[in-house]
Amino acid sequence: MAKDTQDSTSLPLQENFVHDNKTSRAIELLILSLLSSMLIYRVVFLKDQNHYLPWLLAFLCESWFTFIWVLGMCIKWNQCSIKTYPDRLLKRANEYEFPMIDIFVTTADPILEPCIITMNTVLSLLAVDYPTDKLALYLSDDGCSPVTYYSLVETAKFAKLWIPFCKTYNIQVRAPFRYFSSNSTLLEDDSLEFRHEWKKMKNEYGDLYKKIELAAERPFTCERDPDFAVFCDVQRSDHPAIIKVVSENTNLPHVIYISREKNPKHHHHYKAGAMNILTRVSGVMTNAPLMLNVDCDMYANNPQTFLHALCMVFDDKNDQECGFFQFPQAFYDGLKDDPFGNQLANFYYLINGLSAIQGSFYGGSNCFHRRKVIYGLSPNDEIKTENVRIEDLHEVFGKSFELRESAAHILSGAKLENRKSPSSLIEAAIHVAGCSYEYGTDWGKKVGWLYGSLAEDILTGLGIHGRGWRSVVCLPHPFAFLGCAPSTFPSSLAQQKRWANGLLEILVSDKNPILLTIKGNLWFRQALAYYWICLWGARSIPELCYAFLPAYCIITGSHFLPKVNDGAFIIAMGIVIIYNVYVLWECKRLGVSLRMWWNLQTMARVTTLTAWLFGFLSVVLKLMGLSNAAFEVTKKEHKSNDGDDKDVCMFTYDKSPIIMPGVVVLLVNMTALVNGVLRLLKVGHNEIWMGMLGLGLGEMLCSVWVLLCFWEFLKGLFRSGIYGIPSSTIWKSGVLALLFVHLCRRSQSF
Ligand SMILES: O=c1ccn([C@@H]2O[C@H](COP(=O)(O)OP(=O)(O)O[C@H]3O[C@H](CO)[C@@H](O)[C@H](O)[C@H]3O)[C@@H](O)[C@H]2O)c(=O)[nH]1
Ligand SMILES: [Mn+2]
Repeated sequence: MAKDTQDSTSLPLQENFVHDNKTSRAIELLILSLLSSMLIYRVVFLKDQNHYLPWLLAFLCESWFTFIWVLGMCIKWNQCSIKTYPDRLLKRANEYEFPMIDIFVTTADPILEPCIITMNTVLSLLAVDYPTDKLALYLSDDGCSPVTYYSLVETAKFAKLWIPFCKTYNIQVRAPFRYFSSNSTLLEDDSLEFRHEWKKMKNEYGDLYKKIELAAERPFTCERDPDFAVFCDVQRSDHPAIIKVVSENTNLPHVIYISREKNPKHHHHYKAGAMNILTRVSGVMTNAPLMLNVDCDMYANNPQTFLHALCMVFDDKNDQECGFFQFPQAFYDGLKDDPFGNQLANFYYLINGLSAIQGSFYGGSNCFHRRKVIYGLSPNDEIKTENVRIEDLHEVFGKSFELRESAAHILSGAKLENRKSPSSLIEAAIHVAGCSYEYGTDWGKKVGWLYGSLAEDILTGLGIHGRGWRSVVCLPHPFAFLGCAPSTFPSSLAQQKRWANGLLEILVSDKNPILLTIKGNLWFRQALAYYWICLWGARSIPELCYAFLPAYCIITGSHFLPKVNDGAFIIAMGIVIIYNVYVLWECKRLGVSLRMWWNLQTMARVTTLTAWLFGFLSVVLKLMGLSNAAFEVTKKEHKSNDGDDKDVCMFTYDKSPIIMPGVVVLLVNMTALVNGVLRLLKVGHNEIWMGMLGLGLGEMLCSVWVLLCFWEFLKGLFRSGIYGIPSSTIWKSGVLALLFVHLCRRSQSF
């Protein structure tokens, strides 16, 4: 009742909800105490062991697992989330008070990232519920492709029909390929007028689709149109900057195409480089105080997303503003039960945990940044207009006068005056899009997206948290953005490898979380959270070791686990059982199926021993100065959703060595199990139980567990074609496995 009488303008735009987390904490503490008991037990009984090696290795690995467990507990200890109220915002604020927002979309390759996907993302963003004259959309094309530019021009034409259609009929999904997908049809009670418009729109979109597909199919002839002449004879890695204003001053947001200058002599820093060009070009052209960045495959799924973001921007819950506002990733057309374990379903608890510390990580996409934060300001910096001297900004922002002038406005928080139209600023924009512009400036070091890691997102977010900013994450219903998860096993591995590599690079950079806590303003618990994620690649080493241990013990007749008749066996079993039931319970609460839980569990092991291990190794190679990994763009697939296709969920393999460690682990454990079973057969019937005890039931069970985790690989050994592991990989892995078994036998004699 009280609420109704309350003045609607005084209601908060966002509310924070603290979730009860007592049960989880109790279980996590229980697991921690079991892990600690195990470690103590190992220390106490070390002297009783015949074989020190496995015992010691197990102790080291388990210490590591305990450490990671503690980090995870620290993140998840407090749980909270926020809810935003766009309707209250609309009552409270007038549209003309809304800030301008610059939208950045990045694409890098028209083949791996089909234009039609990118253009749907663009359309969904152009059509959001927000005043169109307050928006500018910048598309960065690292592929320097005339097809992408052509598609954008055609898309802007279609947008002039699409935006009014969406807004008039309040369409919910504003990416046409989803809206017109097979399961959306007209309803009985739709008005005649709507039916007519719907059909018209569907046809128009069909035409756009055909145009884009046709343009992508054959070689593009740039000569016939002067507008495309700049694309003649350009190479994607060596060309001048191309900036084109596709649309301005119409009832459409500004639409601008950018292909930054590239030259093989200059490092382009992949996505981080592209983001910095976008920041500078938009700084010169529109200079909005808020910037949203979206990967080319992440379409806006909720038209109110920008209003949700404004709720967070206008009504920061703390006495201090937030640096960035993240919407979590979700995926469309995700494969059933997540066979490759890459849909991040179980990240929910981590996100809510981070919300109770300094705020969620920056995930690289679907995130609103304050421009002043990207420009390097700290929360308490107060800069007066009269104190900012444009000349002094030279070393930070570079030579361009237009950029420095606009940056001065942002830094001092001055109101924006009437600006020139984007097309009159193309020359200035081309200047800041040059590949040598950044030399001798702070771009990539203190300002903009930071260089030095393939996970530029986490690194940039860490830099922002390190200056003391908080961040927030918002989970509206329906999901704000939906994107593509890698849809094949090899592409999923490539992505995981890049992440593991990039994350570990952060720890060896000067942005080490613990240093930022000591010297900067990163919260201690947030630093622990950053360690948890940045150590992904490093986890592969103890896990690899632990996957070999049971096999080693069976082959050599030694032990790394307590024997069945030993009381401590209960501890080991307790850890395994309680942990798995706990994760299952966590998944169940999120509505995740049993099958998906199993896939997540086993794929976590597979990914760690393959992709993360390679990510780890490539950081080692980089440290030794031997090689530097490149950003491999993930392939985006535009699937037609005609029923569930069983084949797409099947594992496919290529010749890449990345799966080899997994195959070796599998072969070694298979050998050990055969070995163990043969030995059991030799002992008499009445001694079988004694035999089991002698062999070590724990070790046998562990080996079976490894086998179950690598079950898909086991099937791959016997399949042919793309569904089978290539025979060359099997042979090489077989040799390595034999070598391992041989070494085990040798070490037995010590
Ligand atoms: O040289 C490059 C390479 C990539 N991209 C763009 O970067 C985005 C992300 O690339 P993608 O291959 O889709 O990588 P994902 O693994 O799916 O991306 C996740 O991980 C990246 C860091 O590894 C983050 O940058 C992303 O935002 C995050 O979604 C795409 O829009 C690309 O077009 C560029 O613009 N230039
Ligand atoms: Mn992606």
